[in-house]
Amino acid sequence: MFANSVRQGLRAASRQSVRAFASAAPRAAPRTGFVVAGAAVAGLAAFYATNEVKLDAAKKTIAGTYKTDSERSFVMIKPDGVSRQLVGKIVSRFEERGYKLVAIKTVTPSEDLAKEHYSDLAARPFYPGLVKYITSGTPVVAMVWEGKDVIKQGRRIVGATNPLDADPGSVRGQYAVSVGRNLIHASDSFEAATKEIGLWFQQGELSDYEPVAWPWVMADN
Ligand SMILES: Nc1ncnc2c1ncn2[C@@H]1O[C@H](COP(=O)(O)OP(=O)(O)OP(=O)(O)O)[C@@H](O)[C@H]1O
Repeated sequence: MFANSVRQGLRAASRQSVRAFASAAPRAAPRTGFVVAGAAVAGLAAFYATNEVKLDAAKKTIAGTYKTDSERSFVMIKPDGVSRQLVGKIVSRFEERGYKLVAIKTVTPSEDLAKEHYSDLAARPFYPGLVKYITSGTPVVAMVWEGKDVIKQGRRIVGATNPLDADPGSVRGQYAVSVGRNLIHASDSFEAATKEIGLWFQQGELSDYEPVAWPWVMADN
């Protein structure tokens, strides 16, 4: 009975996720789902994660198919990363890990684009400053990277939001000091990747090719 009601709550959270994704606010979806699961019972986050993976595994979007070699993440070197001339070092991290560069371009974001990208943070006190920072006039480098677990691994390469908490081996942990100037963004979920790649790129800007080492990097056995 209890387990059933928890499962129903989780299914409702998943449905809410899909609805939120459809209404272009996907970054909020996993958090909403997590809150519902967390409220239901501590420790069931893992169950929710499994549930979410099953839900997403069937979906193919502009971010590829979740949990396959075609999974894609949107990664953006923010204006401070460009201004500090860290682009090459950051690109190398993803390349050397074995991920495939599917698209890359510089963009000087408009206010509308920055606001849409960070729409889930609109109510946060730092939001105006965040939009001002992203629209400073210095370009960002917008990229799409592809490969197995690139969303989760990408977040590890990037490091925790606050550089104070970031692993010293991560980009933020090695090069950043302030949460307000943390150099880089990477999608934090499949829904976010789908929204963000669609927001920053046209389908025709995304390349389809196989790097020579691809089977050596992606094979499981
Ligand atoms: N307390 C804060 N003060 C100033 N800026 C902040 C603060 N918290 C977050 N930010 C900025 O907002 C961005 C988005 O915050 P979010 O909580 O989504 O973290 P994140 O997912 O690690 O970052 P990003 O979306 O840029 O990858 C952060 O990367 C940072 O630039």
